[in-house]
Amino acid sequence: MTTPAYKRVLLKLSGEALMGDDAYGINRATIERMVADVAEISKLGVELAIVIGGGNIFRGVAPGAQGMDRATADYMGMLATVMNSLALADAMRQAGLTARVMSAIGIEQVVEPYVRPKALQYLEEGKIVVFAAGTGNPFFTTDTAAALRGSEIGAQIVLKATKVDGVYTADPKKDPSATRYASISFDEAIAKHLQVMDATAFALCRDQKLPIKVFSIVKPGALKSVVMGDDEGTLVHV
Ligand SMILES: Nc1ncnc2c1ncn2[C@@H]1O[C@H](COP(=O)(O)OP(=O)(O)OP(=O)(O)O)[C@@H](O)[C@H]1O
Ligand SMILES: O=c1ccn([C@@H]2O[C@H](COP(=O)(O)O)[C@@H](O)[C@H]2O)c(=O)[nH]1
Repeated sequence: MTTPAYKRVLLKLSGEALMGDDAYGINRATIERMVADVAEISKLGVELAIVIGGGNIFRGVAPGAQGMDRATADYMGMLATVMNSLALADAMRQAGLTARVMSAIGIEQVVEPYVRPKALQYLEEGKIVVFAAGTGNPFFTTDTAAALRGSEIGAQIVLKATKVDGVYTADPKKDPSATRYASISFDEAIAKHLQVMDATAFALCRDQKLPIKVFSIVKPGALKSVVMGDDEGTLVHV
């Protein structure tokens, strides 16, 4: 019997990865695969909170938002994360998991509002909490929401599950000669302007001494390996 390395984690799931091979939206097989990974670690007894991005639907800084008022576009982006959160929670329900969605912006007819003590209660009860609508503020991202909520719930680590398998010297999708770090400090990641996460998220985690693990959501078994403390992805540390 193996023991997970963490009791409570904040998992940041890539919204963009939800598209799978589609051009837009939520790919059914992809979301089911993600949920199967989540179920595996939930069954290990790890308390799990999730933030999911919105890049598969809308980003305030995307070309499609050009010409729009930035704050308005960002609110649209936050609503996109609500849709992804609802889809994720529903897929988890179908897989036999109990999830609760909590929104940072008030849409009570759709999802319950984010209330920190309630979120902590759900986690203690073994429910999976999905934090929707990012931080609730424009000019931020869901990476920063993951850093913020991770800090608030006392997570031991933020797990950033994305389309690449770690932090590289440059964007590996644009520079094939880029090499992967096994680990890197927050200060170095910020100083080198590594774009895998935004600097606000890095700075908040650094100040809160909350490590981040960046790893591939596409690689089978990677999430479990990370939770078991195996050498997987890139650790970003103080
Ligand atoms: N130095 C780097 N190392 C690794 N990836 C990088 C780097 N610089 C840029 N990237 C890019 O950052 C992307 C991950 O961040 P991004 O926030 O865009 O996506 P995400 O979090 O997976 O999606 P979403 O915002 O929809 O949740 C990777 O797919 C990669 O192409
Ligand atoms: O706190 C937040 C979180 C998100 N947004 C907006 O939503 C989109 C989608 O989030 P991603 O992290 O890019 O997946 C983001 O581009 C912002 O437009 C926000 O304003 N505030």
